[in-house]
Amino acid sequence: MIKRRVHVAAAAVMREDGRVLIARRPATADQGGLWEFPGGKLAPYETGLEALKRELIEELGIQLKRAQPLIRVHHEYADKHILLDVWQVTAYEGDPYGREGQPVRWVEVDDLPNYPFPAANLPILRAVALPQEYLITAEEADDTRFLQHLERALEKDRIRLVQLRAKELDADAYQARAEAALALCRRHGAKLLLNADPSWLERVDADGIHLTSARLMALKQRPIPAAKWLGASTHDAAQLTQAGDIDCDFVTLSPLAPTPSHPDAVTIGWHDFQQMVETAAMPVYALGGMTRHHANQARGVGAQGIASIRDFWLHDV
Ligand SMILES: Nc1nc2c([nH]c(=O)n2[C@@H]2O[C@H](COP(=O)(O)OP(=O)(O)OP(=O)(O)O)[C@@H](O)[C@H]2O)c(=O)[nH]1
Ligand SMILES: [Mg+2]
Repeated sequence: MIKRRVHVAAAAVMREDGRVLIARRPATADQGGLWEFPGGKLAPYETGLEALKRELIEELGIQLKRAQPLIRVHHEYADKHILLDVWQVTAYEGDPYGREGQPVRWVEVDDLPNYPFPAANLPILRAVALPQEYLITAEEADDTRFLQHLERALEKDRIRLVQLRAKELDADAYQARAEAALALCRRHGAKLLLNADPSWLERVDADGIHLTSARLMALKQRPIPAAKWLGASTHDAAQLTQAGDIDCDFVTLSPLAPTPSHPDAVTIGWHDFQQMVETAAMPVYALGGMTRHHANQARGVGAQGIASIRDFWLHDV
């Protein structure tokens, strides 16, 4: 049987308080009774954005004013291959309501896992809950200076996702730093992931683990519960596939571009990066030579956003 290919545009409509709008599919529809992001199939000759505009009028009675690509998800259902082309909608006119009689609800992004969605939606739920910027901490021997840098990034840059990478510290020093960093992140509503063996979550109750590519490749299954975040560093297609197989929530893919620290490294480049992201089963942060100025370009090629040490860390504090 040749499967139908279905291209769908869908919207994560975001409110200023950070809540996202979801709708329930009619009981009689395909995937009836499940929650979804409003949207629908592209009509012939429509672009994704044109379809999105039309569907938001038809289904919610709102006029789209600003949207950014969020994630593209390919999923094989038994009867069809579906491409969900998901946009983050941050400005619109009108007051959304279920124009086709469907229930709609504004929910906290961290509450999304409590709603039943179609199987294809898992990467979307992750993308909606993750920020556009991912800070990786730099090496820093001095704890006070470390915390000053982190606090600056949380306050001034409004960073909400942090990876504690401190390969220079021994276990006791790492634990002390992780506890201090966690307290600071909690005060700012940011999540802290430990770049460490997954068993570290038993010592420090951080928000999750970031796997090195070596740890990633050595695993047979997801090492931590679904309630914790699992990120991984990837550099090629095999590692991206493995990250999908062990159910990582997101990955970094690097090096995209040259960095001052590795000027001669072989880089992936934007073209190949886009191709690799298209096949990924989870949100992908662009890493390597990235600054906030690249965030829109990264979104444009399918990335969740950018990850960086340099851009968020190397300031005078
Ligand atoms: N809109 C939307 N569709 C989704 C999501 N997840 C998901 O698997 N789908 C699937 O994508 C397809 C979208 O079709 P749809 O029923 O919204 O299409 P439509 O608005 O054009 O409706 P119509 O064909 O009934 O007029 C369905 O097969 C649906 O199950 C989602 O989050 N939002
Ligand atoms: Mg629809």
